[in-house]
Amino acid sequence: MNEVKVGIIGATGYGGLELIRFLHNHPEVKEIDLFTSSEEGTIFSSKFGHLLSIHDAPLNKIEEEKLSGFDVVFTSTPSGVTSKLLPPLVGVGPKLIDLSGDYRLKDLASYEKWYKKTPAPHSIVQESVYGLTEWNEKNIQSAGLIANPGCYPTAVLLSVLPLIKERLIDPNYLIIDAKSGVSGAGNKPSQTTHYSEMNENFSIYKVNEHQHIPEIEQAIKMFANTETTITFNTHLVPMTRGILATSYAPVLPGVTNKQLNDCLEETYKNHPFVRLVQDVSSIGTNRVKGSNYCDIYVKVDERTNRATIVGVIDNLVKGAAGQAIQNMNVQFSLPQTLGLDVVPLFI
Ligand SMILES: NC(=O)C1=CN([C@@H]2O[C@H](COP(=O)(O)OP(=O)(O)OC[C@H]3O[C@@H](n4cnc5c(N)ncnc54)[C@H](OP(=O)(O)O)[C@@H]3O)[C@@H](O)[C@H]2O)C=CC1
Ligand SMILES: CC(=O)N[C@@H](CCC(=O)OP(=O)(O)O)C(=O)O
Repeated sequence: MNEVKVGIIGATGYGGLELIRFLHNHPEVKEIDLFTSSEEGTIFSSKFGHLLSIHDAPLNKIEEEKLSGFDVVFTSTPSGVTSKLLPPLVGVGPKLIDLSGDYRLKDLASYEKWYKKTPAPHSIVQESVYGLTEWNEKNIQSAGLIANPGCYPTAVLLSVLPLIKERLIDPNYLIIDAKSGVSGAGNKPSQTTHYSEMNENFSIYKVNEHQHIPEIEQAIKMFANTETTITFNTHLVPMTRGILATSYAPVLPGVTNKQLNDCLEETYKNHPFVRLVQDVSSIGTNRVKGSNYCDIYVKVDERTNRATIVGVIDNLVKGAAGQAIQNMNVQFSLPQTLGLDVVPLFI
């Protein structure tokens, strides 16, 4: 086929750069055009030298008429941008895949509360499809607008959803302790991500106020049919990429370690990007770095009757651009692994 024409808005950001890296190797993509809100005309490879002779075209101004001619448009912009940018493009041609949080929360009041921004139009938010690929493939196939999941929710949901859905753990006491590399905060410099303040430091942030809390709760309701309120906290680790999310929950009476592992194995046996790890020394951010894998490890503490459940991803790949391309593959009825079949960068 080799005919998908792709537009990327937010190409100069970290998520955008990862989209370019994978889409350039995608056998069905024939054209990639990049859009900017601030650097129209800049030759892309003069700004990003690693793309010299790979992407030498200039950045384009964001214009509705130009965008409507693409087969798919990815938006990788800060929250609060696509709520205004995308409505005119809905239903006019391109499939839309939004990497920001603007279309994930179905409850607009919740978006307003957690993001402190004006929500996107109600009807479009209701129409959008949550792009957690392994759990929503059927709806993604026919979606016009995909709300790509947040990075933390991807690591958390893939690891806990099967166990909640099969009633093996008690979601009422779910506590999630998550850590991320600094690229999760995007390319805009800030005090917290400044090298001299972030390096040799390990910090907690947005305590009990992280915008991914309602997203995780909504997805547990959507896919495991369970209402719950979670405790979820996030930490910044002085490394560039990677998320490791550790969840703790009581196992229900009589449930064994083997049952938890069997459940995960059974759920993901036909999903190439989710790997169940048996040996704890084999799970870590450098086992998935640069790849679209989500690695999962689970172990019951027989002393406390609680399960420790670990999910690991590269925040920029399975947590953003990789999952977005996986969703594009599903929308175009292509194999999910197309363009994404890379070996992690272990060292
Ligand atoms: N980093 C991560 O690990 C993850 C990020 N996300 C989400 O994905 C989105 C992108 O993240 P990330 O790439 O890290 O962010 P960055 O800050 O690195 O990049 C965002 C890009 O958006 C563009 N932009 C900024 N303002 C506007 C605007 N008003 N209109 C159009 N474009 C604009 C900018 O490009 P230009 O100036 O050229 O227009 C900028 O380079 C965010 O919503 C983020 O929360 C989701 C999962 C993981
Ligand atoms: C390390 C770091 O700062 N990570 C960011 C992830 C941002 C993100 O992905 O935000 P949305 O998905 O909600 O758009 C954070 O914790 O806010």
